Amino acid sequence: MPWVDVPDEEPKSNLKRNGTTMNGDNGHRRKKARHSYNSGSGSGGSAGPSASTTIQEQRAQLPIAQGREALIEEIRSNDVTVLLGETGSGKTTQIPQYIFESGLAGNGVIAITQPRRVAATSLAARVALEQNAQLGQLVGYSVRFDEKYSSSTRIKYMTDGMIVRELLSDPMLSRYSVVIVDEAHERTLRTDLLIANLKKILKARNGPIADDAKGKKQSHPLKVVIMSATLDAEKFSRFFYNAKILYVQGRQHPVTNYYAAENQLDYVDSAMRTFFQIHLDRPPGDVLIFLPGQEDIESLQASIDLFAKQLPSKVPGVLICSMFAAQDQRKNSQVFAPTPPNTRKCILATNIAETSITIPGVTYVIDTGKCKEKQFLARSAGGGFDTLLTRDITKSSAMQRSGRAGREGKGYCFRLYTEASFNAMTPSAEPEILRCSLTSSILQLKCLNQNLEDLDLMDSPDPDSIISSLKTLWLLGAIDNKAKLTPAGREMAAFPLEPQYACAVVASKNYGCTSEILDIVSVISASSKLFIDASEHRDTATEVRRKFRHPTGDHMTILNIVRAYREVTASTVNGTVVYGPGGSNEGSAKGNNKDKAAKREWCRKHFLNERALLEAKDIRDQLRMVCERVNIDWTVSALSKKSGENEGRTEEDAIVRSMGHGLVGNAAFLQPDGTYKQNLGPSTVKIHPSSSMCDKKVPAIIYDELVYTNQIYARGVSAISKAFFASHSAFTQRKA
Ligand SMILES: Nc1ncnc2c1ncn2[C@@H]1O[C@H](COP(=O)(O)OP(=O)(O)OP(=O)(O)O)[C@@H](O)[C@H]1O
Repeated sequence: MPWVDVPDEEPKSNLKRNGTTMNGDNGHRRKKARHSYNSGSGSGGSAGPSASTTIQEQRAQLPIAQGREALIEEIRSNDVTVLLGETGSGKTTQIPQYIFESGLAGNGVIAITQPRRVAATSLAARVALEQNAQLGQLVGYSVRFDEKYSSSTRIKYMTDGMIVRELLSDPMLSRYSVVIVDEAHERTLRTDLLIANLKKILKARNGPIADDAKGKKQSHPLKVVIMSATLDAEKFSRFFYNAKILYVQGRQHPVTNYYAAENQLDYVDSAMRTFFQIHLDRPPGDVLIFLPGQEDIESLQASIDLFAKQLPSKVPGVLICSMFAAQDQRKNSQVFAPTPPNTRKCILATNIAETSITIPGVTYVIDTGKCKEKQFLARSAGGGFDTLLTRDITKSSAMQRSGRAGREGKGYCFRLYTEASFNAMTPSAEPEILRCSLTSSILQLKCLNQNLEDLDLMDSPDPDSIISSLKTLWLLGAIDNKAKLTPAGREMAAFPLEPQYACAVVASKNYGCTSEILDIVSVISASSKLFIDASEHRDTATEVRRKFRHPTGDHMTILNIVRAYREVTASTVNGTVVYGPGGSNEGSAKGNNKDKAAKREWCRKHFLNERALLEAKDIRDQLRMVCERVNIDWTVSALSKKSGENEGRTEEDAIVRSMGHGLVGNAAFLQPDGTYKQNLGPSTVKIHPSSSMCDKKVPAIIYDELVYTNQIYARGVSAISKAFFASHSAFTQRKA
């Protein structure tokens, strides 16, 4: 493939006028590199830090290290600081340590927020190492369904969602003395909500007139540091009353960008060819390939695998790893493991590997220039939906992607698009608040007595989106006719779940089936998919899993699988499994190794992803703790005698009705022509081929989600009685 090589983007210097430049280039500032792609000249390979460089020496060599004292002084004398720096300058790992080491944080905790969980956990591990501390002690992390910190934690990496959730129990974030908002330019919904709340908290904790709930000034002030790698700094600064902008100049190692001579339409094929060009012609160094989604990752993995097997034996081997949001975190973290000798690691990732992380060994990046972006299609008539669309990336993403090379030595980035396309890219993504569902955030804000529309936000959301989300919350019974939070809404907000599933848990109290609903929503909320459905064995998989199918649909089918898995032991694996509410030996420490191996084998035989089941177990444990906090008895099961309220109702009726309360806005009714039409909304939907209901015609269905391809498909489908809707309070109120 022909390539054009172009030096990496220079940082624009106009910000230096508005702020202060911390010159930290450390003598490593990149010369204008001109490498010919074919000659391979100038390639440093996977240099990496030499074995003799200690971790403290590595810290001292980072560009940011030279500006350390000046940075601390600026942060000390300003409530809010906006820090702009190139990728790899050392912002994310070093600033929290500088603040801690300078004593600036007093006795409080330093929070560093990240948009993505994999960044939060891997950064915490790295910084713990740099502090020579055990992870979870001085340095910890907190991400949804996983946390590692203790009372001695002073530096805490966390997702922006987790700190927004903490506002519910601690609206002044009083345990934190410094909040560092990293990758602020990504403008996730949670980051925007956090920033709006930080502005309020600053007034209350630091301002001349205290306006916290009790009208008293809080005891210790808050420092806020907004960090960004792009040029949005001025917008953040203006939002915080012209906060000081600091600019950290320099990156430790140079990255050379190569552009394709023509835009590559078949980006998966081009990525494969580029990978093998690197593998055959270039010195050692791992390769990170950015693709839009899981399907492309799987297809590229299959082709690289196929060709790698045909390479002559003298060519080094290829180890393929992948990283994407729907994959189990344990599998994602395998990309960080050292590459075996005489092997080149090839990491296939979505944009979850784009910001903040360092994957040791990566020298080459291949950027397809594509990503998937969530878009909320608001339906003010009721229940909009999120859909994932493949689109071109932004300039800021392209720079972040190339920044993943050159972390430990010289790096090279191959862009599968032309330089003209790069120049024409939108500078940065549209803020999520303008394009994503607001339902969960509005619910959380209601608990804080805040209305989204009254918040001082950097960008205000579309009124249609707000109306659609308020309507959903009303349907769930989380808010009343005056948009006031109901007691049930407060209970729902306590669960780290999408509001519709939190609603199903709350509703299960009245149907005596909380134990089952927790089983089901834990699987649905796991980041890994339960079913392994690679196309080559799809038919066999459907056949062996047929026994789990429940006539009411996918939710009961999930429950059957959870129960069957729970009952598998070394002695049952080849025999008949008896379904029951148990909890006896589920992949836990209690289960002995033989049982664990039996469970693994059972999952393999049934094309089930055991990781999803193990993750679901952890999630369920957390949900049980929340149930205890809000006084919901999670031991109540539709099969046990305890469920007195459920008399006369079958198990599946109780369970599907509980789910129905959560998914009341996601319902469709059968039409005379055999299609389903949304109950609240104009669309005709089809049942997804992966659903156990796909060949059935029932009067009414509920579904977990709609996916939009060439037509609208409902996924995660159960049959429900139409009478359920006639008796549901939302519809009886409407009639009244
Ligand atoms: N897990 C790790 N293993 C090895 N080196 C690491 C690791 N994490 C960070 N580093 C080193 O520290 C450097 C700075 O990383 P840091 O994440 O602080 O940079 P940054 O300025 O925040 O850039 P970005 O926004 O791109 O993450 C990296 O370039 C790398 O050399």
